Amino acid sequence: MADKKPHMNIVFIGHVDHGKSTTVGRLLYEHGEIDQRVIDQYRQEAEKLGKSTFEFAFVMDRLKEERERGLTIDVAHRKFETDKYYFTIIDAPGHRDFVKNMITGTSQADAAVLIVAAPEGVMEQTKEHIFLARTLGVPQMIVAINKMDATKPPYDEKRFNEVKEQVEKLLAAVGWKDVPFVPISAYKGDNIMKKSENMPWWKGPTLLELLNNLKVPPKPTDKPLRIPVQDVYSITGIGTVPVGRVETGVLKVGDKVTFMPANKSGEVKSIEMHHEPMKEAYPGDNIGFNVRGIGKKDIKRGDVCGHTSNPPTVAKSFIAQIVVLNHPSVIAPGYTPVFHAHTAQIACRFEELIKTLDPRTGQTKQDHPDFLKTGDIAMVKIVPTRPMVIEPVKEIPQLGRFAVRDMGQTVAAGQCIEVEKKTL
Ligand SMILES: Nc1nc2c(ncn2[C@@H]2O[C@H](COP(=O)(O)OP(=O)(O)OP(=O)(O)O)[C@@H](O)[C@H]2O)c(=O)[nH]1
Repeated sequence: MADKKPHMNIVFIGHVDHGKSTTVGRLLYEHGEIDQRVIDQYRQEAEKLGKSTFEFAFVMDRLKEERERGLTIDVAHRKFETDKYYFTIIDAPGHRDFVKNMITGTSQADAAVLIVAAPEGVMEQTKEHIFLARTLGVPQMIVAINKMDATKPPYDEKRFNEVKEQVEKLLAAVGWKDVPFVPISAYKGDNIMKKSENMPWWKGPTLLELLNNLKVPPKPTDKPLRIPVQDVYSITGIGTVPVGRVETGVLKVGDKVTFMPANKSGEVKSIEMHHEPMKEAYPGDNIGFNVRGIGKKDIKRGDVCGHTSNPPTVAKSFIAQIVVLNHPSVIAPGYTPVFHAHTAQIACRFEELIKTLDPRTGQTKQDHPDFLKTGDIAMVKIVPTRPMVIEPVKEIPQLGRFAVRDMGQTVAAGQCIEVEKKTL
């Protein structure tokens, strides 16, 4: 880790079968990131089958077969490294519940790569995912128009421009600006790592160049301090040590801090990261910090630490914008699933369905609908059944997003627009 390249979390989105897995597979394969044992095994199989040349396509087909048979895939790491960044891929093949992971902070995406197949063009999930990326606060996007080898005629510039125009309209409608495009064939490897000879008309960058052009997300040091508590330890000779990741702001030794909703305050005596003491901690740092004046039993996972002068907001209720991703029936007032926000998991009641929105325009579609169903975007009033910290996404985006889980899946995702504060 001598040269510390910045880290980027990227997520691949797009309509089913438009080629997310193939694009990810191609990137990992060309960066030498598919486990050598897997490649060796496949090479042997290819030879047995009398295939003289061993190709990427063979790897992908085998991975797909394994996935369909429900086997664990040994695309060992979902990571690759360019000369500029370390990339981690969220939602690599077989990894479905990225929405929850993105929201709860285990893997907030720094950028999304939207895959749209050129022959098919924009489809239902293309629209949905563009909106979702916006709602989840993904800050940057790249659009790869895939399967260029399969347009009629192949590698057709005209078809690329048609699909690009369709996608640009959707992006503009939800407020995405300056999103770069690239025509690719994940299957054949065109414009992924090197410029395609099949598309001499394309003068723009390759997918790899676009990935390298992404901007390092600025650290939110100017926001109020917020550290969601992951765990609390009691260490002999030291005292109470909460552990968590600094989401926003700066923590310094000597600071007076308050944990909410516990409403307990103390003073920071020491901070540690990777067993090294430090004087200050910044956004992204995973730290343990000793707080004098607080016992282990006083606070727990799901509490949030902030400065006593500007403590985390505890909600009596909040107004949220949500998108219903996957609900088997309908959501009606009174529905009380579990909300996952930062490290908290709290049952919350849908108190009021204020209105549904048109995803294209953001205009009201229906006031006070009787219920919400999969695909709906809505403004709702939510009441937590226990005290819960949540912040308006405009003020502290990192603490304003949530996933709604029920029956083992993410049924909705959203962001907090406005909080009615609870007085403690
Ligand atoms: N001709 C052509 N076919 C492609 C290309 N990329 C992917 N495909 C094919 O399209 C199909 C779907 O590709 P996947 O990568 O599994 O698509 P996906 O978007 O990950 O699909 P899900 O994971 O099911 O959502 C497969 O049969 C691929 O071989 C491409 O560049 N050209």
